Amino acid sequence: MVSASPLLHEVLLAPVASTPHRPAVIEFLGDDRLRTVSYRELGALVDSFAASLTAAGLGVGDRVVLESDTSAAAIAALLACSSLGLPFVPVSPEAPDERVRAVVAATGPRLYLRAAEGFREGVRGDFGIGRFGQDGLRIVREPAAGTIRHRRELTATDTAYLIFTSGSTGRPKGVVMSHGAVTSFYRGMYTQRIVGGRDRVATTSPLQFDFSLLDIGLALGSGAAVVPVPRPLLRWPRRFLRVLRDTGATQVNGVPSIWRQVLRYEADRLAGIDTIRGVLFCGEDFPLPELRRLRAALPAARLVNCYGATESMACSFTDVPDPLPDDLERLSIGAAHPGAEMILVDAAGRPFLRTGEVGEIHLRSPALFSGYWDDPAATSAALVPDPVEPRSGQRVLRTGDLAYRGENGELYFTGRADSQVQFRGNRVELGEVERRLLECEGITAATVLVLPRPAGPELCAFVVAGPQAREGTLLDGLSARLARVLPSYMVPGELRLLTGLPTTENGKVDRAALAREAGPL
Ligand SMILES: Nc1ncnc2c1ncn2[C@@H]1O[C@H](COS(=O)(=O)NC(=O)C[C@H](N)c2cccc(Br)c2)[C@@H](O)[C@H]1O
Repeated sequence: MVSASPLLHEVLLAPVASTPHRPAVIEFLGDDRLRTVSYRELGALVDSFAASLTAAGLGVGDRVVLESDTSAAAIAALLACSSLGLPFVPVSPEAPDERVRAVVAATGPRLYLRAAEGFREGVRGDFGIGRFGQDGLRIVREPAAGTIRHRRELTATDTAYLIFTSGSTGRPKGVVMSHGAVTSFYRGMYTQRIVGGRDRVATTSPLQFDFSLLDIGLALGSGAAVVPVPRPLLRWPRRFLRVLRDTGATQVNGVPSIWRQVLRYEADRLAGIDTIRGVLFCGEDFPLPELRRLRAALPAARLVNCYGATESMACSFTDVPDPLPDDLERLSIGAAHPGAEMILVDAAGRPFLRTGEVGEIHLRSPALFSGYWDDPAATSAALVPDPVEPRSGQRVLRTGDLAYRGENGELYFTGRADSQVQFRGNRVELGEVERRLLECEGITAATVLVLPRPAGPELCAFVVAGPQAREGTLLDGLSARLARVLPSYMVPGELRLLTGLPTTENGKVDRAALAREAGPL
């Protein structure tokens, strides 16, 4: 059933021909109201939007900024762009003006498409402005005259989208993904048989995060339905679960943090939603105490740990062991999906390390990004010569992630190379300190930072307690317990108990916000 085409819209719209009546998108409108858009209706919306974009004079390669959350209309808009060879650049309605200004300045879009009324006052440019919704796409400000592009048809190497990653350091980088890269990732993902035509895939990531594009591709390429979870409801466990129940979601995808408050306050209500048969998570480690609670609430569900970087969408899908062994130290990230390969390379650049030896993950894959938009230096730092055969001209992605190989070849992620810090003359893997904190009774989430203090840098731990923990005494003795399993220089000098961890727009733990909150004592 999966289309062999290298073009994004042809893969995702294949069910229009084969199962036109099946639901493609099921929108939660609140108060028990749902809106279902069939594949036939989605296809018609794509054609209507594409006609408006063509009439506006846009040509292959013209960028289109797409400001919207995930919805049937937003999916139609990105597929319409895809069908015309217009690279779409998704940004969140939640994104601050200065971030949108940076994206617009970097990409020089011909058109700025919004789902919502009004416009961002702080974002100027000669781009056209369009508004789209269920009833069509309207150009409200004509785009400036564009350069003539003598292009006729699309190829696999044409750009499908640009995703700007906040990047752990420095200015946002535009990850350029071609049609061929995205569809070869999708084909690797479809081999995992995560969903079928009768599934309903709840998506919780913002459209600017490529995890949402995984969800949309997973659903539409499988003939299943996309269920966008309204982002404001994610903060209210009962409302989030209400959406899952009312829409009949069978698959729930999202970063680990979407489960934090649900598991803390509404684990029983989650357990009552028996339509959920799969959960896929990615982006960062899922704290094991919380994962155990998720498994307890959904014992029959298939839990998949998806590892990867935006520069290749993702690269591995690994089933969480069932049962989760009591002494499990960390989840495996398995092996790359068929068609890709993760290679470990040591500090000297030598590949294929011995079992247990930590190296940096290098990814060989047809799903690699084309490069960072307008940033050849950053591109050549990420797409490096193949460590196995440097003379071949072949490039692989240097991920910046550290891992070791287990007994039967599966990989274990141990942290980012840049989260290894030199602390009081010693190399400290912050993830290791976090992992030890999670082994302490009552702690369900932990983040450790090195923060400046008058007496010098200090290891600061921010922990979240489980619902049953006696918060008053939780921190007592915690340092003593850590001192039994960690060298003294790795025992945090500061411990703070929080009711939750701040997250970035993409849902990951927001370390910068913690550092600001912790501020100088
Ligand atoms: N499963 C894990 N366990 C632990 N650490 C993870 C996992 N997945 C990532 N990471 C970390 O996140 C980094 C990358 O960050 S990113 O570029 O913002 N992209 C992401 O997070 C999301 C990533 N594109 C992705 C993942 C799955 C599906 C899709 Br579609 C997209 C990786 O280099 C890792 O350091």
